[in-house]
Amino acid sequence: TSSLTADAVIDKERMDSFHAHLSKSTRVLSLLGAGLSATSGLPTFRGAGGLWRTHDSISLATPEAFDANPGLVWQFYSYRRHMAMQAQPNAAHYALAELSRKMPGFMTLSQNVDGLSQRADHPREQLQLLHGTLFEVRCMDRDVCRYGPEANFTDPICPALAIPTGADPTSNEARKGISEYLHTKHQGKDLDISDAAVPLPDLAPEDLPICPQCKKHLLRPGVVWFGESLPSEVLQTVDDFINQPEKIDIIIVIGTSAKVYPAAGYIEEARDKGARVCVVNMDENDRPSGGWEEGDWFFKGDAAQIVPRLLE
Ligand SMILES: CC(C)NC(=O)[C@H](Cc1c[nH]c2ccccc12)NC(=O)[C@H](CCCC/N=C(/NCCC(=O)O)S[C@H]1O[C@H](COP(=O)(O)OP(=O)(O)OC[C@H]2O[C@@H](n3cnc4c(N)ncnc43)[C@H](O)[C@@H]2O)[C@@H](O)[C@H]1O)NC(=O)OCc1ccccc1
Repeated sequence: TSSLTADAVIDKERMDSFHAHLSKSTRVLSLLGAGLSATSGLPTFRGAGGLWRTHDSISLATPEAFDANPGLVWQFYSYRRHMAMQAQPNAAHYALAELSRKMPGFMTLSQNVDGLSQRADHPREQLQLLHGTLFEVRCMDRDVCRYGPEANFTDPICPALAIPTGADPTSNEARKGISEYLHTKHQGKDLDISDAAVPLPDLAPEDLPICPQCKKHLLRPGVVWFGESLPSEVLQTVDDFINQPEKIDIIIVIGTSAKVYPAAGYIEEARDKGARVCVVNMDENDRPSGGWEEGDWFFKGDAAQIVPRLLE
């Protein structure tokens, strides 16, 4: 052990005490955030200062933004669908799925809409998608048409949302308005449209995905926008799990800034049911706002590295 740094020693002690508690646990919750998928190459909400191009990501994820400029919001979501489809689940996604198979009383609450937990074969009945998924669509008209949610993995979901690729700047397929520099730099590859330097066309509603049922209204991504309530069946399932008479042993909070509600509120609800809190985060300042209590664990670092060790 002499070779182990002081940190590693403490880390080992904390890991051992966590393992001891997990081995005695039967009811465990996990709350997942964008940091879980960071190592899979997906930008977090806070990453890049919370901006997509020049827009505040949170303000783009609202019904108001979609009403004001559905083209821009669809470009935002089509980009994230494209990125998520290019990405692969990482070791943490698989470790969470594995623990679910081993522990019937393990329930995962995900804020992520990237579909990576599902692609890691996380048992569906033990995975609650609090904020929906990028890979479902439904009609904007929730009163009459009510089409969806329907699974949709088409990329691009319509031709106008195709991600521009860099081309030989002298060729006529080089998209106009994109600098020779960008074409040359990204020849044959996707242009990174999260970079405001890449011009994006203004899209008219008729260029966007139209509801196949009413053939009148636009389709929208199957995510929960700010100001919208979470899916009632998901809220019910989570409440039913939390409100069972037995105590909750642990809540594992992974890669989230825990600033969005009601998701972040589940940490305190679990604590009220006797749970000890275990946080895995790259940034020690991102501890749950409910404050720190004796017996809580904090593991600083990359979720893809730490979570498999935690759940082994
Ligand atoms: C901004 C916040 C203050 N606002 C809210 O919470 C609002 C308003 C509100 C409601 N109650 C409140 C109480 C108090 C204050 C505000 C409110 N909540 C809502 O609007 C909710 C809806 C909220 C859901 C919004 N949709 C999302 N996503 C889908 C769309 C989309 O994705 O586009 S939220 C979205 O943002 C959040 C981003 O947070 P994180 O995932 O944590 O990501 P972030 O980038 O912030 O942090 C990453 C973390 O990872 C760490 N990290 C990075 N790399 C790694 C690494 N490698 N390893 C480990 N960790 C790492 C970093 O250090 C960091 O800590 C996630 O929840 C994500 O899903 N709806 C609602 O309340 O409706 C009411 C209602 C009720 C009935 C009827 C009508 C209405």
